[in-house]
Amino acid sequence: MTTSAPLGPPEGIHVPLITPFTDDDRVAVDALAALARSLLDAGAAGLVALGTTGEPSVLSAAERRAVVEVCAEVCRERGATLTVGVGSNDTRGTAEELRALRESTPEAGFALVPVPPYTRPSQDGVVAHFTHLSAHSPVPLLVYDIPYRTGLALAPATLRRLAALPMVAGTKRAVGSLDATSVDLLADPPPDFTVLGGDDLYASPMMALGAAGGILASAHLCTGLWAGLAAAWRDGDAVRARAAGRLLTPLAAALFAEPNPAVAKAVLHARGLIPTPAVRLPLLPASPGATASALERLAAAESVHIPAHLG
Ligand SMILES: O=C(O)C1=N[C@H](C(=O)O)C[C@H](O)C1
Repeated sequence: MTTSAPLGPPEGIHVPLITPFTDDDRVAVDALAALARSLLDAGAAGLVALGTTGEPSVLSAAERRAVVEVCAEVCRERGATLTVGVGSNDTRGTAEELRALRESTPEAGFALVPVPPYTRPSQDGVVAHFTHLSAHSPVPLLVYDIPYRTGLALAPATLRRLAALPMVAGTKRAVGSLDATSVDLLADPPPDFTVLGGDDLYASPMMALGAAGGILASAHLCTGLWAGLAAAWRDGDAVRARAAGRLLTPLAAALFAEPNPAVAKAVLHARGLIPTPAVRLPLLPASPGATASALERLAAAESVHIPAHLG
């Protein structure tokens, strides 16, 4: 079995890329590549291809391959971490996808694998799912814990059992709050297990508690400030981190006022960074009001300079 090149744990800000579309509803590959380069140049530590934000469920297999190829090429060029969203509620099928990912994309440092959605297995079933994947995956895994999409919340003890699996490198925590499980996990983090914030609204408090960074759709905008936020919490510079968090949290709220990634795409389009604001059904385009509010929040965040001496 081929394994990936050894990589440090993921930390800092990783951007789950939107998938831009052309006027005639094709994937805008050149715009995706330019956006990916600009995000890494602005300070993102890595890219996530085919995260929720990339609308993978409405892309064809060929389109998904094209997106991963673009992201892999840009990460290779820039020496950045590539994470790829993989997986479903079919355990064996997910293991096959992970093997295929290693063959097709040697650049993939991590696979972002959701808790099996829809089926609602028991906690033991979730552990059995990831035990099988850990035994068969050549790519290190990040457990994508997102109960409001999967329909299943993980107990703290389950997360700790997952953390002990050899190929499980960490988790992206997107539980819709700063909850007791996050507090438990970050108060006594399992060894060699990275916790990343996955809910934009709670990213700053998660990092304050010790999360190593985040996978955040909002970081398509103000990427440098998001990277600065993660660095400030990492360095224990709470004054600077809070100053950045006060600007970024309202921006994140505005970007998530309607189902992600509609508002982010509308804002990127308004800024001339992607050719259309289009999302594919069943998502609907962002409303003019939500777009205007997010653009206002963005302008406000961009207008503030946080002096380097703060903190
Ligand atoms: O694409 C992702 O991965 C993300 N998903 C969350 C979601 O499901 O909405 C949000 C996060 O910003 C990134």
